[in-house]
Amino acid sequence: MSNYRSSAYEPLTESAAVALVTRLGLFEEKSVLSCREIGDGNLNLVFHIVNQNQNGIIIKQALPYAKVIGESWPLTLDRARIESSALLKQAEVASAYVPKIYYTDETLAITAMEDLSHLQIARAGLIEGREFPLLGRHIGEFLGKTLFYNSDFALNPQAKKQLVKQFSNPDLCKITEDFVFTDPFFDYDSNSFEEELRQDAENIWNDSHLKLEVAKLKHKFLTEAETLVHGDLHTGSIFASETETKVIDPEFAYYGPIGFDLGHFFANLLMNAISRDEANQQVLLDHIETAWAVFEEEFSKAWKNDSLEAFAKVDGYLSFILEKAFEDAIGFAGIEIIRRTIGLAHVADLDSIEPYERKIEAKQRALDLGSKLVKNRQSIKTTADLAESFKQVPVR
Ligand SMILES: Nc1ncnc2c1ncn2[C@@H]1O[C@H](COP(=O)(O)OP(=O)(O)O)[C@@H](O)[C@H]1O
Ligand SMILES: CSC[C@H]1O[C@H](OP(=O)(O)O)[C@H](O)[C@@H]1O
Repeated sequence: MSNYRSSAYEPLTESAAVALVTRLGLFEEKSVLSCREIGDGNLNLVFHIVNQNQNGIIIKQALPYAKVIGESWPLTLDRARIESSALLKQAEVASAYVPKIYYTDETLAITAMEDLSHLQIARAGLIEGREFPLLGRHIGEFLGKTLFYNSDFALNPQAKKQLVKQFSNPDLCKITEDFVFTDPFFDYDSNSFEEELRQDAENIWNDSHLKLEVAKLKHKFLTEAETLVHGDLHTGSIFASETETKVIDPEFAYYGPIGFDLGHFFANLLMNAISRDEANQQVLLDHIETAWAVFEEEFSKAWKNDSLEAFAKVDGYLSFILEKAFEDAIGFAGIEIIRRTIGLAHVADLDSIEPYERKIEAKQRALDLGSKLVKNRQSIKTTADLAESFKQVPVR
């Protein structure tokens, strides 16, 4: 991997992306290259460049604004540095679960990385009814390792604080603070939902118990620099197949609560489960159960073998950390479900439900589930409790 500084930023075109990979020698000489911009996310350009044998490379480039909104919403290019640095940090302890990085350029806000086109974005596959049998296991291992080894339990305090500085990500955190933790809980213009959900949205805006609990969880997001989190671990940020899982797009990475990524992963599986017939939901609940069990196992193994913390062997300390992470994860999951239902950025799992009446019922169920998880998180102690809470939220 090289890190080359060019003189000035400019957005790439498809032909400029081909010229760049040629100049960098990322393909063999005389390769015949073609390129397509395939970005379907909210923020960035993604170029897929292939040679005559269909071997590919991905060039991801940040724009100086949010792609989904346009130039009226300026956004820092520094997110490209955060994303490539996070992928490299994650690769130090969990290389099987992230794309390889070939090249970065901070000025051009570019990362060249492994082409994962042989895999499918997990959200798209789950909507088609695919099961991805190893998804929960792989995400549990990825999180157990990355969240432990970038925390104070594994790092000396100076090294950890250097990383907190390196991953200071105020602009992307502000997006989460606004569009995940704040706007959906108030009658703000940024929200977006079907008129049939207005009464449900108003119930949320008027629910002072819910809002107090959301405020506490937002405070955790703002203040608890426990470990390097991915920051946006939804199923659209995961490539998967029957045998492989790769986590992409950590541009929201920062030092935050251990339970944050777990909560987002749980939430996105639960929203997919809501979109399915009851008979096909269990596989999603099983992924949640496995992800937590493997996370707990990996985190505990690393704690026993590699903790630098003087108190690590004190009875009850590891359990305290794991219980806190689980409770936080349930709360963050509830918030993610609510914001994906009435906030700015939705998920296809719910939006693509047909017919329309079923979609509205599913979204009402999502809002009920989200509120319940936020408010009852202290009494949801296990993934079995979580599955039970899911099943007990009726379709209205
Ligand atoms: N390494 C990769 N290999 C193949 N396709 C990729 C890769 N990274 C991104 N993509 C494609 O580009 C899309 C958007 O990428 P993503 O990183 O999620 O962008 P954004 O930051 O804009 O959300 C993905 O949904 C996927 O289709
Ligand atoms: C306009 S930002 C909204 C939303 O988009 C991000 O997702 P992604 O980059 O994966 O498309 C993130 O979830 C933000 O909250």
